[in-house]
Amino acid sequence: MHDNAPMDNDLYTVAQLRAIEQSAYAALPPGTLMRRAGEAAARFALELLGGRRDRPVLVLAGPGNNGGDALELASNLADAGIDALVLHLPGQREASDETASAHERARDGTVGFIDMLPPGGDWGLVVDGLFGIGLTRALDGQYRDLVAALDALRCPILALDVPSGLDADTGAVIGPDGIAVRATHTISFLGNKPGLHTADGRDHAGQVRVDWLGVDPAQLPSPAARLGSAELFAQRLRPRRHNTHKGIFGDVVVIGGAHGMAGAPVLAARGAMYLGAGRTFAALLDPGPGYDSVQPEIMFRPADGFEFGKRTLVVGPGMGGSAAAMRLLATALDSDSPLLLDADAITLVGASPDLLSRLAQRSAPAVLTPHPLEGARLLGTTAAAVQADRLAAAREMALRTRATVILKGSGSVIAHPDGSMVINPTGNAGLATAGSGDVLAGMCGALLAQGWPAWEAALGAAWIHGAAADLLVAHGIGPIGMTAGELPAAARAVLNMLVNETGV
Ligand SMILES: NC(=O)C1=CN([C@@H]2O[C@H](COP(=O)(O)OP(=O)(O)OC[C@H]3O[C@@H](n4cnc5c(N)ncnc54)[C@H](OP(=O)(O)O)[C@@H]3O)[C@@H](O)[C@H]2O)[C@@H](O)CC1
Ligand SMILES: [K+]
Repeated sequence: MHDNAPMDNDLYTVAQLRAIEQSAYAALPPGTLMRRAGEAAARFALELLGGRRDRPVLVLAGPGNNGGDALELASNLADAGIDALVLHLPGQREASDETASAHERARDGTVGFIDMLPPGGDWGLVVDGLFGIGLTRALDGQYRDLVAALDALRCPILALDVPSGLDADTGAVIGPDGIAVRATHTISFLGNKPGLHTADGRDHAGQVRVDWLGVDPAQLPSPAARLGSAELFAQRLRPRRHNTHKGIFGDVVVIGGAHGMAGAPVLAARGAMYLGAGRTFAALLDPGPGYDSVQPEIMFRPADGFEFGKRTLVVGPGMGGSAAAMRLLATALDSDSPLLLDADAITLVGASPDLLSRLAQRSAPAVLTPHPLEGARLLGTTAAAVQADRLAAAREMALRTRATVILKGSGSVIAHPDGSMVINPTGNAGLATAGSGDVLAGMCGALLAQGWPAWEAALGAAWIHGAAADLLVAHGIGPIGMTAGELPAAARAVLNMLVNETGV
């Protein structure tokens, strides 16, 4: 069993990793880091092989030092009695000294070398050592063909450092029309990387293990971002006292529900209620349902003329872009209430410099929960540009709005106006369903209403929302066919579990 160390959650950019690599490299005898990388990768490979040690292992080795790591690993596997076959694709440039000696060691040992991928090979494991953090452009030619051929294989694939073809900083497959290895496992050297956990990263990296290759933790720079965990909001997880009443846990008012869109605020209100808001209101723009027959505890009111007071406001679900919607949003922005903006409210802020400046000038807590297209509207760009660098986009949104931002999508990025960033590690494809964002908005509103600061409310809501989806999948409910309406009760179970485990 491999337990993650706390520093494994620290995420470093390629520029930072190069600096870590250089200072470690200078302090050690030549070839030490690559040897350590080859040993750590071989240990992981043997674990993954388990009882299938009689099967051959295919090792793909590219032109750079990532290929050197792969050659070291192949020699180590061969020394352990494994049938290790290397497909080596050197480039035009001369290999580094370490890679050249790794090549020599493999040649001198019992590693087998092959020239092409044999059809239908029955591999115990495939190791991807084509490219690491030195990848500079999209894979083409023989590299592309090889990576495409891996998709037909049905065995574990271990990527060394980064799945080849993936940008380690952003998690985008390097394109245009790019291709990247779809690994089941990745061993990340000298620190963890943001690109393994967001955008295409989760689909391509699989399970990530970090190996520090023996570097001194005291020498590490402060990370560019962190991977989320329940520890980041554990301080807020308090068991409820017996002698309490609903007035203590705050009111959430969901403002939205234009004509024909009442479902969105209802889902948000359920999310708020199940995460413990004292009272939950649905303030609808247009005449809609008088009550929720599934959850009659939610109080329905017309938004027009409703006294928001200091209640926590969740603005945007199904709100539309009418003049009335804009007026309500302006009132909400000018209030002292904790505020969550979702969906149409974000689009409206993106279209109005006046609303944006009201948002940026607020002193009460504010959280925004854009999906990539809403984020693009806020930044005046395209969803593709947001997805090409989700961390940069989320940070820019937080800076411009002076609010905490949850940029939704695989590996949601949570950005603080001070530049701090966290990538949420929980959740699954079941969340890509209508209404799941509405539930998240309501959940975050409930945490704000209970006095959580914006940053911890955002971290907590994103983590619990994803963990709720993971819990449903563990019970066979999804990812295919998971519905947003199933999330609130699962989220409640997750929150209570966390409080029981960690609450003080
Ligand atoms: N140094 C150390 O001590 C340690 C290093 N470590 C390991 O080294 C890895 C980084 O090594 P690296 O810098 O050699 O980069 P890597 O990713 O192997 O590839 C670069 C080569 O690929 C080429 N190339 C790029 N893109 C291409 C494309 N699309 N298609 C074709 N070619 C392309 C590029 O050539 P060029 O761009 O100049 O044409 C260059 O030749 C790191 O991820 C980790 O695994 C660890 O063991 C720790 C110790
Ligand atoms: K790789």
